[in-house]
Amino acid sequence: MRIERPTEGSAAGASVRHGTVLALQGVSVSLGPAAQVEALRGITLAIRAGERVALVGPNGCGKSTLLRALHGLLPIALGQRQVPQDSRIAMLFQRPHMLRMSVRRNLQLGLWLSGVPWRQTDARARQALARVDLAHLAERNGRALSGGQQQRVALARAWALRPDVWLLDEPTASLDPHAKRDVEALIADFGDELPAPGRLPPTLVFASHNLGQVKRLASRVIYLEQGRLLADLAVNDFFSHAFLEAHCPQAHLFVKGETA
Ligand SMILES: Nc1ncnc2c1ncn2[C@@H]1O[C@H](COP(=O)(O)OP(=O)(O)OP(=O)(O)O)[C@@H](O)[C@H]1O
Repeated sequence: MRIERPTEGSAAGASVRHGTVLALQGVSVSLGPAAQVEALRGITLAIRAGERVALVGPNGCGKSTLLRALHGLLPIALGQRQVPQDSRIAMLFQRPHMLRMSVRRNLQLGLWLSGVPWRQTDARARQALARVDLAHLAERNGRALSGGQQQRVALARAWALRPDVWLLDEPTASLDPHAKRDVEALIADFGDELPAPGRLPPTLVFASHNLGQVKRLASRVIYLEQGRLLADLAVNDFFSHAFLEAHCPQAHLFVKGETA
């Protein structure tokens, strides 16, 4: 395992449990020009290969920040992030960014920037577009696609690199119900893919405000409030009123409010 930012007093070089694809230990992150917003406070969690983890909680609780910290996109003020040396991590956002060029070129560029030789990018881009049923739009300008189509292209762009871990920040939040269903089905499908020889099963970590989607996609739910991890439960326990009320009254109130 590669251990990033070993902190004083921690066991630098310590290995995390076998099968763990991402781990945070006591991670705090502060944001803003003067680092005045404590967006994450003392987060400790380990995500194992093949898990489907939903991040839920009220607006501003830290879901996006946690995804970015898991990806390694944020400086961690305190604590450690641990990730296997050869791990391939993809991140998707609510609104994908398409360059003003053909869909195929958008994918080719993504592959090339990730180190794939240019001569291989065309075939791989076409294969990825076929995987998301968008082969017929390969020559269309990426910016001219609908939101749902753009999100499928973004999924194809990530899939083309065969990530081990998918980090998805409200991937269906800005889509209409039809596109939402398509994109959600694709995400579930990617989570079910058989790993290539020598790789671990794919892992999904996604932020969502849609508790129906959490029920459909997740095996485990992490509940955050004001940057703190208050509950980390199997999905059935999270949606059992009695269990949740006993283990995390704050999360129970949140679920009741969202489903009222
Ligand atoms: N660049 C920034 N500068 C200062 N504060 C920030 C910045 N980005 C986020 N924050 C603050 O950090 C906290 C966590 O934000 P974050 O976007 O992670 O929450 P979230 O749970 O994803 O919210 P939402 O559900 O609304 O998408 C919030 O208080 C937010 O206002």
